[in-house]
Amino acid sequence: MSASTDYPSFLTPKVANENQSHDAAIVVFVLGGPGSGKGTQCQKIVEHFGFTHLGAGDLLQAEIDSGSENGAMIENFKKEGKIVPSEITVRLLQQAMQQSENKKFIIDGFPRNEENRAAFENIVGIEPEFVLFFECPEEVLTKRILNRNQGRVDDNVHTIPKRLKVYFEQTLPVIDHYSSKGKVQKVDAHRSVDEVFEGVKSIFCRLTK
Ligand SMILES: Nc1ncnc2c1ncn2[C@@H]1O[C@H](COP(=O)(O)OP(=O)(O)O)[C@@H](O)[C@H]1O
Ligand SMILES: Nc1ccn([C@@H]2O[C@H](COP(=O)(O)OP(=O)(O)O)[C@@H](O)[C@H]2O)c(=O)n1
Repeated sequence: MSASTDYPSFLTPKVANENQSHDAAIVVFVLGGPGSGKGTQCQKIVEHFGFTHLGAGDLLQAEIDSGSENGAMIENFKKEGKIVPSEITVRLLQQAMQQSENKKFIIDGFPRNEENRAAFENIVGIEPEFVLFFECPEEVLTKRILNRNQGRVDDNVHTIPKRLKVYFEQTLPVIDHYSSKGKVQKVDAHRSVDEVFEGVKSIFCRLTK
């Protein structure tokens, strides 16, 4: 696809390297603690702004559910709140991007550590247009996760502290990295779903219209 009129001028697609198969794709990363509302807000972004939502955790869960050879290993990482080796997650994201006819992606729950970030850069070769960051107090995250009621193997008092530790120690540095590049758009996620979306909407209207 050519870098033509499909995109607003500030979103001029980058051609990062010759392996890049999505040279016209637009990527927005969505980060925030577990339970900060990433998935909830991504659904709304899809409805309002025509992005395709790729949840890294959802893609990993689909691998577990499909009975793939990596499924049991991925499930163990999830149960312990650990981050799955990046090559697996990035390949799943890359496949989903290649299979999509859309070229606008919100990628949720990724990159969760520096290894994730480097693997995406090396394998997919796309820099995000910006990073949407949902900021939310730790005690609110815990309450929301315990109320989520989706039967997840990791939404329990054993795993939640481990996930939070990983978030503070490994994900916040990734957010700092993008912050230093002026790419982070922060939203106060400790408000109602609609109030949070008002904040999200103004960012997407400003940066993707
Ligand atoms: N702004 C909000 N206020 C209260 N509860 C919320 C809000 N956003 C999401 N939730 C609820 O909190 C839980 C976690 O939200 P979710 O979108 O799954 O978070 P994440 O994808 O970041 O883990 C869900 O049960 C969801 O319905
Ligand atoms: N980039 C990612 C995203 C999720 N995961 C795994 O999937 C789990 C759930 O992630 P998720 O994004 O679905 O959910 P939240 O923890 O954000 O609520 C994480 O705790 C990790 O075990 C991962 O290993 N790498």
